Amino acid sequence: MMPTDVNVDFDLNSYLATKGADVEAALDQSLAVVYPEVIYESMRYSVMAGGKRLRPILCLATCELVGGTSAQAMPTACALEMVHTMSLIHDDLPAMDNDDYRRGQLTNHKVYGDDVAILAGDALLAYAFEFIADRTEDVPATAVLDVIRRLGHAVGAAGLVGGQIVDLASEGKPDTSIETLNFIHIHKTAALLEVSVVSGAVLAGADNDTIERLSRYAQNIGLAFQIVDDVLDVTSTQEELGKSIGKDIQAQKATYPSIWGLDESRKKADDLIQAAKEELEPFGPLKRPLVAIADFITARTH
Ligand code: DMA
Ligand SMILES: C=C(C)CCOP(=O)(O)OP(=O)(O)O
Ligand SMILES: [Mg+2]
Ligand SMILES: [Mg+2]
Repeated sequence: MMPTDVNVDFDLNSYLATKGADVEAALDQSLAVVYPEVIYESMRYSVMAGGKRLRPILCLATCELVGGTSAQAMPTACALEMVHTMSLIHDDLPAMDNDDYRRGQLTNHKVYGDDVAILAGDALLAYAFEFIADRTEDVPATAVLDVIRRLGHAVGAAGLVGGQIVDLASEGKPDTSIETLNFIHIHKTAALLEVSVVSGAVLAGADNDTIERLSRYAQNIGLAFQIVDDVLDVTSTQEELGKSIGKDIQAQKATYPSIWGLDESRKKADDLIQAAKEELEPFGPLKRPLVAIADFITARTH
């Protein structure tokens, strides 16, 4: 077991604020508005809408943990946020979850229309890969290629898209099994969080054992993240979350809270966070952001 006081003097809020500001500035720089303006405006509308920037920050933190620099990981960090934003724009479309609010503002299709929102997602997805290949510096080409391969795997049918497909198929089926529910969470949510962590390590030249350890850390926080997301869908407010709540019950979706209740779901999430932190045991003081982010997953209210 890891001593619980390892992080007492680590201030996660100021870490998230500092790293988040770096990511914010890099994202702002990454997307200029040129002809045909509407597509760039629509892409910028959702990318620059705030958000916790958790995936990019995880990538930067892991790169530094393994001996790399923030600069080596920044293009990939931005690409991860572009992919995440694409998934939110598409997830919110009328043909998917049909949501009107995201990150405290109207969803992309509510402002630009379904047609432009679909294309903004497509454009962000494509640009993410271009951005990694074009902007990454001081990293061997083999490592950059490995990151591109891993991101493609995490976001396609073997990852996020596969999870979304099974998620959609489980609507109106409150008797969905826990195995299916785990499949959904691991694919639609944990896969992108996992590649966020692992890509930082790959860019810094980590060995296979380190990559596998960090991958287990990330899968555990990823599953916990989605359990907490489903708990918050029941317990939080639209104001706090920045998106509509009560959607899972409305869509008659099986969730951890619907199967196990709120308390047991929170306990499962806590157990996963504990397991995640145990994977970090061999690392030195640079692991502190990852420890604190793991704790933040279950403590978060938005
Ligand atoms: C969103 O899952 C998943 C992806 C891949 C965007 P969700 O619909 O459960 O999340 P939210 O409640 O944020 O819409
Ligand atoms: C994968 C899911 C459940 C979508 C929400 O992700 P976040 O809660 O990280 O959303 P932002 O902070 O990036 O808006
Ligand atoms: Mg959804
Ligand atoms: Mg949704």
